[in-house]
Amino acid sequence: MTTDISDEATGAPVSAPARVAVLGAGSWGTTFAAVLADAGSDVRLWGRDPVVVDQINTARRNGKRLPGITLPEGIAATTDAAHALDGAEIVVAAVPSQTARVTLRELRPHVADGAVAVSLMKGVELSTDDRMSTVIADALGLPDDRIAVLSGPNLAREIAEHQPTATVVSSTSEATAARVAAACSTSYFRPYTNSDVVGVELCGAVKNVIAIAVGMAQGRGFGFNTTATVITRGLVEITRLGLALGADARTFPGLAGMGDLMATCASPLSRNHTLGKHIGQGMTLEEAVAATGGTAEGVKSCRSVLHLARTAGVDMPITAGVSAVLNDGLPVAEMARALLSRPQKAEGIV
Ligand SMILES: NC(=O)c1ccc[n+]([C@@H]2O[C@H](COP(=O)([O-])OP(=O)(O)OC[C@H]3O[C@@H](n4cnc5c(N)ncnc54)[C@H](O)[C@@H]3O)[C@@H](O)[C@H]2O)c1
Ligand SMILES: O=P(O)(O)OC[C@H](O)CO
Repeated sequence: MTTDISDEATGAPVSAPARVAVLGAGSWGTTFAAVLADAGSDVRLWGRDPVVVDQINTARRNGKRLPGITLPEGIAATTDAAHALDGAEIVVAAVPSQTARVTLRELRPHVADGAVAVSLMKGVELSTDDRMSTVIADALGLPDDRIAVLSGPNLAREIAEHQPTATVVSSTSEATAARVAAACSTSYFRPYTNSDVVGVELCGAVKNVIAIAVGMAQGRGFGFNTTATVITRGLVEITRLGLALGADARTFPGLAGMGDLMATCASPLSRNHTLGKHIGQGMTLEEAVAATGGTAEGVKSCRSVLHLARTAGVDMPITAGVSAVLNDGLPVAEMARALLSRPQKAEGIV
């Protein structure tokens, strides 16, 4: 089955693929599989948990990650990765960032020739400081022009409920971005394309760290002024790092930048925000991780992002504060004190 959509940029027709494999049956993998199915694709969803896979196939539900949501018929879930990948023209990776390299390397022999890979993941690898598109390129042996990343204000549950939102599909190849965008375009999910892969990925990874900081502030009982301050200065940190690493300045006020930052910092559906709030209320990291459930990427990515920043000579005080609280036991009150007692400076943008 194909869907013909005219690409605005090139005028060329873009065909939604007949077959897509989604790797990872968590909140976002399952939800994005539903978006793809609603867009007309034939979707195979690979999950490790046979109970989850069986429930998706027999009851059209993923009660573990998306309770109360009915999934479309067009998703076939499987625990057999080779079956999921057989003939897939688009391979979507939706596993936790820190596990992506090992998982994808194992699956590489099953990826079809000519397939395009899409990252839904919002993290930076700890051991290498690599962004997920680099991890995919290494693990699957794909050239950059066959890799796309998708990122934006995309809280899975809202999308699973068909609440309208938009996103960015970014690739160095305009054709690849357009192809992926066509495959996931629905009446409630609107993809835009761009070519700033570095900027889009950094925005997605760092906003999780900033959302933890906002959660910490709210957990301490602070209100909207503090929230707005952390979001705004957080965007400055993201911009500073991105520009130092070659990103396009236009990405930061866009959907993958400010858009996602606002959604993640504002919503109790965000695992990063929720985890930060638990920490601000006095839980240990272990307790907060257990109480949050699901993957809060910022917990690990705060360290790799900070390492990237230090290597590039970029100042990221909020990220450093989050890392010090989570990894070095700095009390949240001390983090706030340290941020507020930094030397005075002109605002500027970076
Ligand atoms: N949930 C959202 O709203 C959302 C939105 C946008 C982006 N993301 C990003 O998508 C990625 C996945 O997040 P999620 O929300 O689906 O997480 P999740 O915690 O809900 O699910 C993760 C899935 O990965 C599987 N998994 C865990 N370890 C694995 C391993 N070693 N090998 C293979 N599979 C493994 C788990 O079984 C689970 O099915 C993250 O990078 C996240 O930042 C999430
Ligand atoms: O639940 P979080 O904190 O991983 O955030 C989900 C998405 O990234 C929001 O766009």
